[in-house]
Amino acid sequence: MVTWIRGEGLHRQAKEWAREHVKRLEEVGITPKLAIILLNDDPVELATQRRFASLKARDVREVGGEAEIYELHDVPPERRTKEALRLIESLNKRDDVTGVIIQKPVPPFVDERALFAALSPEKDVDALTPDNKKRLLDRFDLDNDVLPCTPAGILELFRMYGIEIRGKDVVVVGKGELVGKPLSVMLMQLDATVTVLHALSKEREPYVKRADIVISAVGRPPEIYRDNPWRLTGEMIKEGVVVVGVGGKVDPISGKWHFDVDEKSVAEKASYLTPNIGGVGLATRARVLKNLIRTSYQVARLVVSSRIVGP
Ligand SMILES: Nc1nc(=O)c2c([nH]1)NC[C@@H]1CN(c3ccc(C(=O)N[C@@H](CCC(=O)O)C(=O)O)cc3)C=[N+]21
Repeated sequence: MVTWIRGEGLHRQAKEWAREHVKRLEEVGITPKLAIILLNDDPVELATQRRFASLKARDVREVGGEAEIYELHDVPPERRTKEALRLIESLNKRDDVTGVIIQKPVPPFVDERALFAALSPEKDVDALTPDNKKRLLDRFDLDNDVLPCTPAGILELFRMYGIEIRGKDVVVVGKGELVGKPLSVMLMQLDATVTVLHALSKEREPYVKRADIVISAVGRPPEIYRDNPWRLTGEMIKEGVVVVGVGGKVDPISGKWHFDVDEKSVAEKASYLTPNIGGVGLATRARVLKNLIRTSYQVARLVVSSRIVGP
C-alpha cells in the first residue's frame, strides 16, 4: 500500500508562522511585499506560470502581506532583457518590496544570467542569484537559510514522513537550475548516492529501475511535447521505491494539467508517492512564504539601519 506524501501540513504551518512574523515586521514598519516577474510568452508557459504566480500571490495576501505580479511578455523579444533589468533595478531600490521572484523558465532569448546577477541578493526569494546559488556548495541549514523553494520543500517532506536519505540511491530526473541541480547538490550533502539524468543521458531505464528514491523534475509531458517527452510509469520502477513528482504543465487550450508522473501505475508499486495535486506544489508554496519572511527581515535590517543617522 502506498503512503501519500502530502504538502498541506507544511503549507498550513508555514502560513501560521508567516502570519506571526508579518505582525512582528509590522511593528518595525515593514510589510512583506512579494514582486513576481513573468517574462515568458510561450502559451504553455504563460498559462502555467500565471497559475503558479497567482497562487503564490494569494498565499502572501492571506498571511497579511502584499503581492504584485509584473507581466513583461508583450515587450518585443529584442527589448525584453533590457526592460526586465530596468524593472529589477527599480524593485531593488524600492524599500516597500521585500522579495522578488523571477518566474522560471524565462524565454531562450532573454539573458537569464544577467537578470539574476542584477537582483539584490537580500531580496532573492528563490536563492538563484549567483552568490546565493554558490552558498549551496558550502553547506546549508534547512531550517534557517533562504534555499531554493522546491528542493527545500521536498527535503522538508522527506523529514516530515521520516524518509531516510543517507546512503540511499537517489535518481533525479532533470538538471534544471530551479530543481534538479540544487536538489542533487543538497542530496549529495545529505550522503545520498545521487544520479542525475537528463535529455542527453544515454540510458535512463537501468538507473531508474534500481533507485530507492526517484525525483522527477522534467516538465515535458508527452501530451504537450513531441521532442524529449518524459513520463515516469509503474513499469519503470522497482517495488517499494519512493517517488516524488515535480514537473507539470497546463495545456493552454484545455486548461488541463499534465504531469511527470503517472500517478495510478506508480502508486501500485511505490511505498511513498507525492500526489500530483497537493504534494510538492504545496510544499514549494510553504517555502516561498518562509523565504519571503526571511528576505523581509533582511530588507528590514537594511531599511531600519539606513534610517539611523549618527551624530
Ligand atoms: N523562479 C521560480 N520560482 C518558483 O518557485 C517556480 C518557478 N520559478 N517556476 C515554476 C515553478 C512551479 N511552482 C509551483 C508553485 C505552486 C504550485 C501549486 O501550488 N500547485 C498546486 C495545484 C495548482 C492548481 O491548483 O492549479 C498543488 O500542487 O496542489 C505548483 C508549482 C513554482 N515554481
